[in-house]
Amino acid sequence: MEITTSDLGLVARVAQLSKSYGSGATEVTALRDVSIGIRKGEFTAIMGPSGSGKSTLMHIMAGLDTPTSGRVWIGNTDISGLGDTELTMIRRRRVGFVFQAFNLVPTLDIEGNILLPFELDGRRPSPQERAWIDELVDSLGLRDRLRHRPHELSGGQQQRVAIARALGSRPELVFADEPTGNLDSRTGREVLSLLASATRSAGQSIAMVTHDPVAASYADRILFLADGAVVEDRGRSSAAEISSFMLEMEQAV
Ligand SMILES: Nc1ncnc2c1ncn2[C@@H]1O[C@H](COP(=O)(O)OP(=O)(O)OP(=O)(O)O)[C@@H](O)[C@H]1O
Repeated sequence: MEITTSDLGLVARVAQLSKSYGSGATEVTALRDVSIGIRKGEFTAIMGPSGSGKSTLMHIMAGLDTPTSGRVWIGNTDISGLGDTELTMIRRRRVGFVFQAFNLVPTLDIEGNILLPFELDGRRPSPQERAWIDELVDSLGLRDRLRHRPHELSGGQQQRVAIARALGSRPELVFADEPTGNLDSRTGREVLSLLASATRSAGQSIAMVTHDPVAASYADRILFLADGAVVEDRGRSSAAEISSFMLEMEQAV
């Protein structure tokens, strides 16, 4: 009998994953033979120099890009062989996203954007989900912006809407690409605390790409990529420890 992803305490995993773009002289290898799992209820930071493969890894784990070789599971489902319709369904039900380009719908107001995952799933939030969304709206300072359109908000506010939308339906797994990149440091810290508490109180798993050692210090686990491979997998660390490891890595290149 095959051991499943959940038997391993994981919500997603990749095995012997490789990804190349282009071919011949222009071929770029973005990932080489990566095998990792995202643990249930953990806040994982993915770090590494520019071009090391962080976004590619996140996109493939989220089913937004396909691997050149290797296997990918979301929950116990091997998504490597799924068609578009099945993949969309799995993403919609189980995964949330916070991207740098916020992907908000310009014609919907902020509340409509936050509730979009429910709309797409053809249902309304339960009373418990409503209470959680209210908590998110308040802690992200969006209460007086619910009737506004995205273009009426600052970049940082739009980022917070994207975060509320990603966490609102409490998906098992949330992927975040530099979620604090556009925020001032106070709001950034609030968002990171919110992400960390979503893993503790709601048992959600979060995988966050970041360049910022302070942001990564909120994570339970930090994966470092270099040249398409995982070169370090460490537990909770201080911003100073993370910075000094990043420096060592740069000097080793
Ligand atoms: N669509 C694409 N076509 C060709 N090459 C690509 C494509 N996407 C990524 N790459 C290449 O794959 C490598 C890994 O890119 P990726 O975006 O995953 O890195 P990253 O670690 O997220 O970088 P950054 O920190 O700068 O965002 C890079 O060399 C990049 O140029």
